[in-house]
Formats: sequence, C-alpha cells, structure tokens
Amino acid sequence: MKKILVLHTGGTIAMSADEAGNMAPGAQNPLDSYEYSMAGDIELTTEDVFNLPSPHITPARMLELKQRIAKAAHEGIDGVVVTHGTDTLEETAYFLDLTLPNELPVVVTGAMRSANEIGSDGLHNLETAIQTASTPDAADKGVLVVMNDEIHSARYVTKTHTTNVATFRTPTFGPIGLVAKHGVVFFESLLRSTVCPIQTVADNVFLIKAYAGMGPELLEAIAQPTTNGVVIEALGAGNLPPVTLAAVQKLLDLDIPVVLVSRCFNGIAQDVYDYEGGGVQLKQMGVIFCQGLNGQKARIKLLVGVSAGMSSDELARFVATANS
Ligand SMILES: NC(=O)C[C@H](N)C(=O)O
Repeated sequence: MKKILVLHTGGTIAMSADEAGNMAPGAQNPLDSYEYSMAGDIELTTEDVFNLPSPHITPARMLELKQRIAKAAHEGIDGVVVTHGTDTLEETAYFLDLTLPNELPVVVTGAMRSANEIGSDGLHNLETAIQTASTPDAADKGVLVVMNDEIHSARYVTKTHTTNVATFRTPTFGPIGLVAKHGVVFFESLLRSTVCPIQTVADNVFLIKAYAGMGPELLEAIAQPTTNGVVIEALGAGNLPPVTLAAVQKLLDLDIPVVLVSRCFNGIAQDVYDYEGGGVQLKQMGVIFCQGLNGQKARIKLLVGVSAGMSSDELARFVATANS
C-alpha cells in the first residue's frame, strides 16, 4: 500500500467553465469528489492548501507549499502530488526542486481544460501524476512535472502553448520519462539540483527581456539599493544592445547580481561574441551566465540563492550551472 498525499493549490484543474466558457475558481473544488481509479494499491490523502489561479501564486506561497511537503516526509507518506495552475507551474515546481531535500517523490501536475469541458485532461493528469509519485524510481530525480503522459524534470520544463494539452515541453533535451499504458518508464536521469533549505524569500528579484532597439530605461529604473537581483533574457547566445551597458554597470556597481540567460527557446547562453555588448564583454563586467535555464527559472534560482544569504561568489557559482 502506497500512501500518496495530494495537495491542491488551484488552477484550471480545480475550475469549471460557465455557460459562456469562462473559468474562475468556484466555492467547490471539483477535485474534492475524485477517487483514484488506476492500477496499484494506493491510499490517498487530499488537502486544499489554497485555491488560486496560478498568476496569483507568489514566492511566499511557494515557500508555504514547500513547508507543507517537508512535513509530509515525517508523516509516513510515500509520495506527494501537487495540483497547480499551469501559467506559473514551472516556477513553483523548480522552486520546490531547489528547496526540498530529496526524501520523497514530488510530482506537480495541472490541466489545460477545466473539469466540465469535453476532453478535460485534469483527472487523467492527476491519475498519472499519482502513478508516477508511487513509483520508487521517481524518488531520486528531483521534482517532476507530469502532464499529457510525459514526465519532465522541473528544472527544464516550460509551458509552450496557451491552450493545447501538449503544452509542457523540455526544450533541448525532451522529457525524462513517460507514463505508458503498463506503467511508468524513465529513460533519462538528471543530476539532482543542489538543495537550498531556505526559511524566507527575498523580494525585488526582477526579470527583464532584451529586444532589438532596447534602451537603458528598464535597467536604470531598477538600479536601486532595494533591488536584490535581476535576470536578463539576452539576445541569441547572450548579447545586449550597447546602449544598455552603462545601466548594467550601474547595477553591478550597486552589488546587484546581474544574471544572463538567452531569450532563445533552445540552447544555452555563452560568452562567444566579442563586439560591444557581446557576451565576452558582459562576462568581463561580472554578469553571471546561467546555462540551460529559461528566464523565469533563472529568476527562481537567483531568488533562492539570495534568500539563502549566499555571498557574491557562492551566488555566481550556484546560478551559473543549471545542475548545481
Ligand atoms: N491551465 C491553467 O491552469 C491556466 C490558469 N490560468 C492558471 O494558471 O491558473
């Protein structure tokens, strides 16, 4: 008998559509009447931790969820499933990956169609997530995201489509496993993330996207002592327009960590271009190149490192490598 704790946090998976097709959280979570129907001897405990659309989720809520899951490790639970809205699911999943010691399988899932829509994917995703969380092989792989029969690492998975049920993808690498008809199959294993057991979360860690013709204004606006860090989604392999350089320097002079990722969907940022604003110059200035994470994940990692009180050197090492 496997004991699985299911923690609901809201999102479309916990919503029903009205006659006009619009969705919002209701007084009743449709998941509350759910009973597990798949193979395996499973005992479910379910809790509504909160019932929020995921654009309402903050790092403080992520910390609350992390603390609830950490407690489950001492309650005889064999695995945890978190249901979550898909808009920020990847950020919560990666936050949990970075902050929870790897004692239990933790699987995050959601839905693209609400409970009463035709072809609703919620219950199927929930069942396959439960199946994955009850598989012993899931224990040493960090936090997992299960959607549409695919198992992804929380570190790399990202939402790629606004409505399609096959929205969650892992660029560059692909999923690490599948929930097949006869059970869970893992075909890839990743190095675990370094875990940072934080107790509070820092604020004012920003994310800014670069674009053709970008000026210094946004970077200048956050060059304040209250800023704790910034991630820039840079162009291509990791370059910025030359007119932004003075503002980047201003941030660095204030000891604000500046982290750079690529805004490209695939690949990693590297210091390869040696022209003005190119990666070589940015790296020499002290910008931290973060490899393999997208902007929103790099921001979560920077936020966790800052919240852990890391020194500048520790932070640079922690953020620079995706699997550290
Ligand atoms: N599919 C979803 O769950 C999207 C919804 N807006 C949410 O993130 O809460």
